[in-house]
Amino acid sequence: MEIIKLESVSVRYNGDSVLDGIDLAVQDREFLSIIGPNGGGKTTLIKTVLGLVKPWSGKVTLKENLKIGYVPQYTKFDRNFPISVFDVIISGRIKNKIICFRGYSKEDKEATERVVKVLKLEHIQKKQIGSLSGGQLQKVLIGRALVGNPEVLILDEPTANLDVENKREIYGVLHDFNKDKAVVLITHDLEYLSENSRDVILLNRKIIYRGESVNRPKEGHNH
Ligand SMILES: Nc1ncnc2c1ncn2[C@@H]1O[C@H](COP(=O)(O)OP(=O)(O)OP(=O)(O)O)[C@@H](O)[C@H]1O
Repeated sequence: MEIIKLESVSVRYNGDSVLDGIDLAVQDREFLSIIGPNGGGKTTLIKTVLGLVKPWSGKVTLKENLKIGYVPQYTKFDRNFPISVFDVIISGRIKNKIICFRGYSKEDKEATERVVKVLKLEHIQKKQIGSLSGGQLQKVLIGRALVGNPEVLILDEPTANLDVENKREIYGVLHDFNKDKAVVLITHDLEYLSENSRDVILLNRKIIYRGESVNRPKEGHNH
């Protein structure tokens, strides 16, 4: 089933064309990677899907009530804010709610504890985010996206500047999530793509190339 669909989507910033005539569909359980040069519009494309950027023309359609987990570029995340790992992750469940002085609900706490366990963050859950390594912070941001139980995870360069061990761990988490849900990943890890023969688009203002994996889930095929 199609969960995200872009039809002839064009985006301009101050009159400059950043995306031009993008046609793209993402299926449930797909693992779509987006590669391309810096400034080619990758982040703009996902921001358009998220509704953070308005297309100049064209149409974005999402499956009704689609729950998206968004993981922004962690390298741009402000670590100076004094907040603990547990609080960052739980914040993925309590958007738009006032939590001051009330404490967290039992459900929110339990969901957060589950994610902390899955991502093996127990030993750092009380730490302030300012003291984390890049790999740890990245996992925390993935946790924040996962805790709302999304149907698709959209990640913007989650492995940038990480060492091989951390990269492997993060790809492991994405693989597990992808067993029954979709992943859209902006990446520069070409070696990972070649090892895994994923669906991939090469984006430079337009979709220059689209390659499809042999493992691509078929429409209407349920597990
Ligand atoms: N809010 C904005 N206002 C004006 N121009 C912008 C804005 N955001 C991005 N741009 C410009 O749009 C172009 C595409 O940027 P975008 O961040 O989408 O590319 P990208 O492919 O994600 O690049 P990178 O790999 O460097 O993250 C760039 O030239 C960028 O400078």
